[in-house]
Amino acid sequence: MAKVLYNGDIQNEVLKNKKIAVVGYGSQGHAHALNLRDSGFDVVVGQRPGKSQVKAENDGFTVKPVSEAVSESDVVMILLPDELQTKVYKESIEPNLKAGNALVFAHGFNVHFNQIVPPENVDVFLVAPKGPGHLVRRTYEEGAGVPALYGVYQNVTGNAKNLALAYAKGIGAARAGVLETTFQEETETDLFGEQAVLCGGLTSLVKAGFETLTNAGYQPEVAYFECLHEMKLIVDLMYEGGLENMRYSISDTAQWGDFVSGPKVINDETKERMEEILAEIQSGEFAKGWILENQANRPQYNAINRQENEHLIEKVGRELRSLMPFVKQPVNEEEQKQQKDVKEHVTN
Ligand SMILES: NC(=O)C1=CN([C@@H]2O[C@H](COP(=O)(O)OP(=O)(O)OC[C@H]3O[C@@H](n4cnc5c(N)ncnc54)[C@H](OP(=O)(O)O)[C@@H]3O)[C@@H](O)[C@H]2O)C=CC1
Ligand SMILES: CC[C@](O)(C(C)=O)C(=O)O
Ligand SMILES: [Mg+2]
Ligand SMILES: [Mg+2]
Repeated sequence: MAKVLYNGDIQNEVLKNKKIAVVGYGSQGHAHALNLRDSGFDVVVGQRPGKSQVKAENDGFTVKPVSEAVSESDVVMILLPDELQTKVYKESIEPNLKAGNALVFAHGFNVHFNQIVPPENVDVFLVAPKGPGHLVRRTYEEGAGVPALYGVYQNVTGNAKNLALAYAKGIGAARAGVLETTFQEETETDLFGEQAVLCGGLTSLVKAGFETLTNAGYQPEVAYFECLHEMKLIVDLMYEGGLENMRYSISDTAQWGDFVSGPKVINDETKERMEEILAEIQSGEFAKGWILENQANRPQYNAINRQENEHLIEKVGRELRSLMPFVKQPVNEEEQKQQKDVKEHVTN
């Protein structure tokens, strides 16, 4: 069994006298900055002017241009979108790093695929939460946490591992479990998980079920409740107690259907596709495609995104959710409202 570390296993004094620059105040950035500050650490946010800068200021942070935040800090956590990191790193981060600083990532993509080559005189490690940033914050506020992986790429000061663990504890990850990895393992498993299971696999499964029912003439609202809304309720039971706990709560009829029909949907052919996806990640082919797609200003990404947002399941879902006030407001609407409040506050 791998060694999983929890709060009691980790000393965080090593980070207490350091200044931490959180560069980027998006999904992960806002969560790390707020959780670290609430854990008693000294945080400055590095942000370009714009909506995230306003949000960080509204949350009470000192916000500086990335170059300034980096030059006054000891630990620099890069929480910019993966596809923008190389440019910002070259222009504003690398020139301002000092010997003995720590350069930190939440995902190994750019280091593993050689888009960022760190200088030899700094510590380099990752602390990669295994969950969306908004949940890193929400669970922290609830007294819980999202697990994280840590991995050391370069240990110049001799302190890299302790700093990584202290950082992980600071964002609340050690409440749930912190596990050692490498940049290669984190990058490849994270990309695989999001493509084949958590995001790509799940959205394709949900849409395929919805389309099968609606094409057969069933009501879209029924198909939405069956294939999307109930997914969360089923997954919650798995989160709490694994497959066994979910199967304990469902009917025996459902469990028999699970046993005999599940393997017809996800079968050996699906596993072969998964292996192909993993091989493209390992060879760097996926990374190359994503880098080129960004260099071309995302023609495919934007077209597919538009199409997906217009899918019937999304239209029906928006209407049904508007009639379920207990369903939490989506994080993007929540953030838009906060920005509006900030603007109104500034103009009044
Ligand atoms: N999203 C997640 O839950 C997870 C993400 N990660 C990793 O965390 C990292 C950050 O991802 P994520 O949180 O999704 O990123 P987001 O897209 O949510 O946020 C990016 C932030 O960077 C800011 N930004 C963009 N360009 C610049 C720039 N030129 N200068 C300064 N700030 C800029 C944006 O601000 P603006 O408003 O100005 O655009 C925004 O605040 C990535 O490495 C990702 O792989 C790891 C685990 C989970
Ligand atoms: C599952 C997607 C993810 O890897 C994450 C939230 O962990 C990401 O890159 O956003
Ligand atoms: Mg992930
Ligand atoms: Mg990811």
